Amino acid sequence: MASDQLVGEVREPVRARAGTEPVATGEEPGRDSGRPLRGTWALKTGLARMLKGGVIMDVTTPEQARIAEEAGAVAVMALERVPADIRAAGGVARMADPDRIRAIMEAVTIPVMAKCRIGHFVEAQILEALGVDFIDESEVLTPADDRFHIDKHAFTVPFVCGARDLGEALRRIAEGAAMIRTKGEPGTGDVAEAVRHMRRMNEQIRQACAAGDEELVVLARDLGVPLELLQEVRRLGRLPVVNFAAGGIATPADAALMMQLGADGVFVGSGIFKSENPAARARAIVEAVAHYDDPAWLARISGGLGEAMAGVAAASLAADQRMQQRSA
Ligand SMILES: O=C(CO)[C@H](O)[C@H](O)COP(=O)(O)O
Repeated sequence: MASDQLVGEVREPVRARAGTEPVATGEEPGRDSGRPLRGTWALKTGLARMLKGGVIMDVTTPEQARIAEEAGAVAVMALERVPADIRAAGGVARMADPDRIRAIMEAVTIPVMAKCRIGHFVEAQILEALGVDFIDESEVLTPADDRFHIDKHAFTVPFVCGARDLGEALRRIAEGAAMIRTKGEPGTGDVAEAVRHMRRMNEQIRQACAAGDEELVVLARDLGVPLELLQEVRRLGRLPVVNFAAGGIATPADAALMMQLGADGVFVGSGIFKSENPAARARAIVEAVAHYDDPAWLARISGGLGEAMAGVAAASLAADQRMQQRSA
């Protein structure tokens, strides 16, 4: 596929080639051979687009995964501990035990995502071998490499990555991320950082849209991103892949806030399974994302959910406790 060819609503980035071409099967796959295409940029970004308008829930057990599916989650994220518990436990946070991930995959019919450490391409290889539907190269786990993110083009499975601003988002997309999530501050139950990141992203996208050709060259240099991707943002008026909100979403109102700020959907981890009534809260958050611009609906579904997670103000965290700063 030519690098400038349109794939749905987005162009394929120049580097989205090696490893994302159709899997070699001895004959050329595709329409003529009748064999399915796998691992193309179109499929990776298309799967992410299918999740738009939905809620992706962190789960640590098959039971939690079933609660998430019954509540209407569009996907689950399998991990060892939700971010609030990762904070509390301290130590090194790694990819979940493959047996735990397999058990979660067997428990539900919706897509299953799983996290690997930033730069830990072997954890990613293992997750791909397990057959997960998406890999999250996540700052919630302890980074394995302080310089390099994973070359995500080298994988058939699609990746989601966190970003605090347009520069981070486009660098991750250049590396092959098919989906972005604003980072927020995971495990706090405080939505303020998720808001900050979404607003910053929106502001920088508006700046790119208003820029002339020469200005865009300078903006690409300042953000440290490929000019071609920034041109794509200007053409589309948005990121070239879906952008969910994450990190600190704890109530239906938080979820609706992020949707009104322009998120394509939300990730919720600690906010559900560290609350008093996870099943009810999970259902309400799904409802809130579906009806994010209907205050009367939000008022109706926000009551009687029991205690929200206790949480901690993100602004009170010391720099070394801020997961969002673990990569750029
Ligand atoms: O990396 C993530 C999404 O993939 C986190 O699991 C997500 O940000 C959850 O954070 P929180 O526990 O604050 O909801």
